[in-house]
Amino acid sequence: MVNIRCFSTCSTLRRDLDMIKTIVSKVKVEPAGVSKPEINAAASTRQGQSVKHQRITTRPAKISRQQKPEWVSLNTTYNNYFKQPTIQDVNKVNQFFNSTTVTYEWSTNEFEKIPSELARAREHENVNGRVSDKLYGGKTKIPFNLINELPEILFLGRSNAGKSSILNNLVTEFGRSSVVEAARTSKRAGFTKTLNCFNIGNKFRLIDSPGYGFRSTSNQGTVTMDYLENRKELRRCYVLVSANHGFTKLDLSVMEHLTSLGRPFEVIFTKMDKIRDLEKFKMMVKESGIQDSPTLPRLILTNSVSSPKVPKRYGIDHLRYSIFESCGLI
Ligand SMILES: Nc1nc2c(ncn2[C@@H]2O[C@H](COP(=O)(O)OP(=O)(O)OP(=O)(O)O)[C@@H](O)[C@H]2O)c(=O)[nH]1
Ligand SMILES: [Mg+2]
Repeated sequence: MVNIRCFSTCSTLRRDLDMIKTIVSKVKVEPAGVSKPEINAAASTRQGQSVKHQRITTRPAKISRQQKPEWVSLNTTYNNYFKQPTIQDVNKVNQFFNSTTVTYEWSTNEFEKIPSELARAREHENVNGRVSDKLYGGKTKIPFNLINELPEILFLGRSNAGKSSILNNLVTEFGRSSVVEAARTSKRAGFTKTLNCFNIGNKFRLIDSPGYGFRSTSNQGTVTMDYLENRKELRRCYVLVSANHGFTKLDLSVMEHLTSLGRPFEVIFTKMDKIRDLEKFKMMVKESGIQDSPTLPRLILTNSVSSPKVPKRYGIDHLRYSIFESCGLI
């Protein structure tokens, strides 16, 4: 019985196997679970992806958001004579700038009209027994918040060097793709025509100045020079130089003048995102002799504008720290 049953089972099995073979030979083998149209759809998606991919790879290489441009490390290399900020310092400074209030206070093309200079002149008149009714602008008293003494930082530089942009960049949170428009900027050189003052969180003031050189006027030069020579609140000047142009004769004579006035200054290279040949840039810095200058300014490299090529703004934390240090806030 056992044998018969076994035979019968074996013959059934063989028959079944033969049947399966016949079926399989007639049916085209397709991947399990994928019907034809889906395969086509998937193939066309893959095709689309590869076209897209090809298109990306043929564009100029972009720097990913994580990958820093090579020049960023020069901010450390060029300034290793100075005390490097600790992580806590950097965090403290960034926290302040990212959340601070920026208040536009005044603009002037005459040094004597700066509110606190007006107040000083009035005080002087009072001391000398002359009548003063403490008027400001002919009508009101000078508001205290415009004359309280706060340290001041001045941005100097050629027209179009990026002075107004760096001020905006400073008070813009890192993550933001567009900068805060505290100071107005323009592609047109000679845009800022007066000294403009911004109160930063009631800790210090940033002063934007009209550019020297192209499209500047002698009146604009006079107000800046008067400010440099007489302003007692001025703590530090930053001379902005477009990295792609390098130092001009005017930049060099401004720095000489600052040295002769005993005004401490640092140099900011702006528009680093425009540098194609970093070795050429380094050569320009070396040949300028700035690193051998007796005043030994810091060299801060920045880009205030982000682009697909340089998707982040760099160098600004170095500038923020330097400002805090010069105002005695750290
Ligand atoms: N690519 C690039 N462009 C920048 C950078 N900084 C400023 N710019 C551009 O340069 C132009 C001039 O910038 P401003 O900040 O107005 O320059 P400024 O020194 O204040 O110029 P004036 O007020 O005319 O003296 C604007 O079009 C800015 O967008 C930068 O780091 N990279
Ligand atoms: Mg400007």
